[in-house]
Amino acid sequence: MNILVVAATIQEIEISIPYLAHKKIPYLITGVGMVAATYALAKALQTAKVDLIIQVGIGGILHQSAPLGSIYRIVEDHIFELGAEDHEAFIPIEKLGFGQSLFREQFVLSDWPIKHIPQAIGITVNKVHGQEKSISRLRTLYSGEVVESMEGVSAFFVASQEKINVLQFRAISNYIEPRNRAAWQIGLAVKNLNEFLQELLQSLS
Ligand SMILES: O=C(O)c1cccc(C(=O)CC[C@H]2O[C@@H](n3cnc4c(=O)[nH]cnc43)[C@H](O)[C@@H]2O)c1
Repeated sequence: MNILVVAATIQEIEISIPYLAHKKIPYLITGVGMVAATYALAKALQTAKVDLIIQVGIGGILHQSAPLGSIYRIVEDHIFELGAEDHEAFIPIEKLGFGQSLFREQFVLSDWPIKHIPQAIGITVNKVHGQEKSISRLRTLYSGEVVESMEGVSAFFVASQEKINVLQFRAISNYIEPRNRAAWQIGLAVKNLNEFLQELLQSLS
């Protein structure tokens, strides 16, 4: 199986590069944001034969029940706020009749390791939530575990277009809360993400 590991920044998977090189598993650094990620991934797939995209990265979580550093498997991801404002209301792109904002994981794995990983819904944003008003609104929109990133949906979208398997995992670096950058634990999240990634790749090879 040809696997492509995808991350937004080199810092997120740097620890695993010797492992990836040893296993001859290619990786792609897309840049931050859904536009950059979509372009980079679509371009890479023009020349590489890929059976499974594994997108990994850090992210923020809405509910503070999970400890920072936890790993989540993102089973569906939404292009957040793709649609139109209608005064106080919001009309999603689906209702406007112009497309789709929700894309899903694509892969069947019967065994460990992903069975034991908690699942979450992903939202992909252009603007990281950081003020109480918009976060309160987010809470009214989603009741379950929600993990926010700036690229997640790109891998699901490109994979759906190309009919390729895709998985996404996020290590929680921060809570979605009024901006509190000092509380982010990027180092812990990156460490846990890479341990998990290597374990996952080990189990797939
Ligand atoms: O300092 C900031 O305000 C800031 C805002 C967004 C991202 C960063 C980064 O340093 C990391 C870039 C990377 O991290 C993902 N990420 C991490 N936490 C979140 C979040 O709460 N909401 C959205 N994205 C997040 C993101 O996918 C970026 O690729 C710093």
